[in-house]
Formats: sequence, structure tokens, C-alpha cells
Amino acid sequence: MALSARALRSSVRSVVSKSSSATFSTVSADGSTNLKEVLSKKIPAHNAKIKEFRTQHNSTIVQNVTIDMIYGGMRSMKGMVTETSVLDHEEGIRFRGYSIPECQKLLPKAEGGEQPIPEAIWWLLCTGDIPTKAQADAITKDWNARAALPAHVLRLLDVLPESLHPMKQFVAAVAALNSESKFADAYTRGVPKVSYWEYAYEDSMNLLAQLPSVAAIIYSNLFRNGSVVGVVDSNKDWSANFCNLLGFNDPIFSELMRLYLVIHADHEGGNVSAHACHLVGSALSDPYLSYSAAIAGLAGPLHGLANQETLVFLSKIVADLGHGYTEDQLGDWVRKHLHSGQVVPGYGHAVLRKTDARYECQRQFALKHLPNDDLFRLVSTLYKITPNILLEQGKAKNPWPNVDAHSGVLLTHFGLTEMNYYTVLFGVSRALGCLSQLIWARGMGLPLERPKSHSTEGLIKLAAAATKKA
Ligand SMILES: CC(=O)SCCNC(=O)CCNC(=O)[C@H](O)C(C)(C)COP(=O)(O)OP(=O)(O)OC[C@H]1O[C@@H](n2cnc3c(N)ncnc32)[C@H](O)[C@@H]1OP(=O)(O)O
Ligand SMILES: O=C([O-])CC(=O)C(=O)O
Repeated sequence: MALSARALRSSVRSVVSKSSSATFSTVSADGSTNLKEVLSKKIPAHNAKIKEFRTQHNSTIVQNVTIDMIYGGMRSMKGMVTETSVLDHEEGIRFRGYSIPECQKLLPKAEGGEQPIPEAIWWLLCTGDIPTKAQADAITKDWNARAALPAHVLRLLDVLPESLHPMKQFVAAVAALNSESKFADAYTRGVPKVSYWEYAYEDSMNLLAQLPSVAAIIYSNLFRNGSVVGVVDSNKDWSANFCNLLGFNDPIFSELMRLYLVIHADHEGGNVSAHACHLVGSALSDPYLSYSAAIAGLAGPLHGLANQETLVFLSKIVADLGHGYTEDQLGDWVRKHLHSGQVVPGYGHAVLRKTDARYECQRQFALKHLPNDDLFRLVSTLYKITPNILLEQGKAKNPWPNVDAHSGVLLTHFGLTEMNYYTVLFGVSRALGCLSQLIWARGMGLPLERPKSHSTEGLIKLAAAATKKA
């Protein structure tokens, strides 16, 4: 029976030993490698600052809300507080104030590597500080010790049908990990509200440690006939282990994965995945449930799934035109695609009004490692012609490429060609942002999120009253 054969396979998957301890030592009071200890000092200090700020400014008006904002998906409406990153519409993302090039320069790297390790961006997102190598390594050690998956999640992944898209499998597995939630358990026990963040932290660290194994098992089940997934090597960083679990051993691919996992981590609070995580978390749902909501949002084609859609789009062009196209032929193809009512995936953005900084750094990686790749040439030629075509169509507010326009071509070059898996990689990375945001949301005691909605009738009345007053 298929089910028992898959279940049998799962029994030989030794993801990691559960025996190792998840604690680690402190090097010094200032340079502590214990992230939880660092947060336990930062959170109260930050809360004191917020208290003072709010005492002075709780009634200060920072923006008027227009009818257009209410119908228009709340674009540019200032409605959330997110400490981990801020998106500038021209410059792109800054993680705790650091741009991507600054992060690439300043954050610790793996031995012999040029790209920062994701453990370092996790430390930065959580604390606002550039970690030392020892601090980043302590996260590696901690995650490697927490990576074991509960048996029921292995069984769940083995019985899910192959027809179920990888992202839906990912959502299900992350939600099912909630059986392990220390946050849910603590809430049921009735712990004080001021300690909620500590349990959110434990769940977040466990989930981050487990995500590569979950993602690798999905990959193996769907694309490698359920072959045995490797073990987490306690001497390797998160990305290198993830690549090994996926069955990729090229060190340049590990570097690409580090870049990928760092740049997709966080995009302030209002994007669909981060906002979904925040919203669900605000009901005091635990981090597993909150993050499964985030990846359900990430699975939408206007959000994270656009990286899959971009590769589908590129593949259609190659099928129709091959690689010997002229710019005019390519332009006609894109116009025809737009006229059929479809979007150009990987182009446009709800906030950005320039080329995404994440596109640019992936382009730099491609120029260095795969300058002669045919698909990269296609991506580059599209970059040349598509913005003008979108401007000529006159709808998109931002005609420039976003992160999703470039990621697939890099993955494909290194042999990860299964495009409907790409958003799972995005989901492994986005956990760094969503979960650091969630720890802080609980640390700051942010309340249940519940904006006011109105019917159109109600808005007509509000607008009439506002016009009369003016
Ligand atoms: C990681 C990420 O989430 S990055 C974004 C990934 N998504 C994509 O790449 C999908 C393609 N892009 C899009 O659909 C959009 O640009 C979005 C969803 C990213 C942003 O949406 P919005 O903020 O509503 O964009 P904007 O205000 O510019 O939209 C105005 C019009 O231009 C259209 N438009 C925007 N981008 C594109 C595009 N790439 N191709 C075709 N039309 C577009 C919109 O569909 C909309 O059309 P409508 O008036 O007929 O409804
Ligand atoms: O910021 C957004 O709305 C979408 C995006 O690029 C991301 O979440 O990475």
C-alpha cells in the first residue's frame, strides 16, 4: 500500500538526534552569545522608550485616511508598528537600518564564503545589532540542536498526495508542528503576559530549526521519489545544511542559498505574509499557527508565488521564441501576454517605485557566477524592455522588477529546476522576518489587531460629513 511504503521510508529518515541540548554558553556580559538573554534586556528598555513616546504623542495625528486608501488595499496607510525592517520606496529594504549591501559587508559569513549567513540576519532582526561571528555561530549551534521533527509531522508529509502543491504541504506541516508549542502550553497554564515573548522565542527558534527539514522532506517526496533526506550536520550553518538536506552539494549553491535566505527574510510589516503572521499572532495564536497563516499568504501569485510564476513565464517565452529572439520579438510577446489580461510576474510592487534592491543583488550574483546563462540573458533583456511596455500600458504604478523576477533563474542554473517548489524556499526565509516580528510583538505587548470596517453606505455618509465640515 502506498501509504505504508511512504511511512516506512519516513522511519529511516533520521533528521537529527533529539539528544543534544539547545542551550549555549555566554561569552561575556556585553557580547553575550545568548540571544534570549540579550532580548531580555532589550525588550524592557524599548518598552520604556515606547511608554514615554506614547505619553507625549498618543493623540498626535500623523496622517489623514482617504476613501481611496480604504478601497485601495490600505496602500501607504500608516497602521502598524514593525521594528525589524523598513522599506523605502526608492532605495528598498533596510534591515534594522542596514541596506542589503551594508548587510553583505558587515554580517558574519561562513568559512570561505562571501554572503552573510542567515543566522546573522536573524540576530540583527531580533536585536538591531550586527552580531559577532561567535553570536551568529551560537545561533547555528542552537538551531542544529533543535532540528528534530516530531513523528506525526513526518507521517503527515508522507501521506499528503503528490497533487498537493508544495506550498500547501508546507502550510499543513507548519500548522501541525503546533503540537509542540511552548507558547500555547504556557498560555493554557496562565503565565504572566510579560513573559509571553519568551515562549514565542522558544517556538520561533524551534520552528526556524525545523523548517529546512520540513522543506527538504517536501522536496524529496515530490521530486526525488521520497529518497532519504540527509541529516543535519552540527558543524554546518543553516543554509549549508538546508542545501545538503535538499541533496545539493555545490558550495556556490550554498552561497546562493545564503544570499536567497537573507534577502527574502523581511520586508517590513505590511506585506501579506508578515501582516498575516502579525494578525493571527495578535489573537495569541502560537507562532506555528501564525506562521502557517503567513505562508498561506505567501502562496498567492501576487506575493511569494510570483517567483514560480516568473519561471513559468520565462519557460513559455523560451518555448515560443527559443533563445534566438530579438528585443522587438520579445516586446511583442510581452505585449500579447499583457493584452490577454495577465500580469508580468516579477514586475511591479505595492510600495517600491524603483528596481528592487533584492533584484539588483541577485543580478550581481548572476553576473559573477553565470554571466553566459541563456535564461539570465532573457531575464536581463526583459529588464531592458519590460518597464517601457508597462509604462506604455499605463496601469502599473511601478514598472520595475521585484525580487521574484530574478530568483528562479539562479536556482534553475544550479539544477533546482522544480519551479513550483521555489516559494517554499521563500517561506523558509520569510520565517526569519515574521518570527522576529512576532517575538517583538509579544514583547511589546501589542494588542489584538482589529481595524474598523464600514459598508459603502457608511463610507458615503462619512465622506458627506467630512465634506460638509470642510
Ligand atoms: C515578494 C513580493 O510579493 S513582490 C510582488 C510579487 N508579485 C508580482 O510580481 C506579480 C506582478 N505584480 C503585480 O501584480 C502588482 O504589481 C503587485 C500585486 C505586486 C502590486 O499591486 P498594486 O500595488 O495594486 O499595483 P499597482 O497599483 O501598480 O496596480 C495598478 C494596476 O496595474 C496593474 N499592474 C501592476 N503590476 C503589473 C504587472 N507586473 N503586470 C501587469 N499589470 C500590472 C495592476 O494589476 C493594476 O491593474 P488594474 O487597475 O487593472 O487592477
Ligand atoms: O513588500 C511587499 O508588499 C511584498 C514584498 O516584496 C515582500 O513581502 O517581500
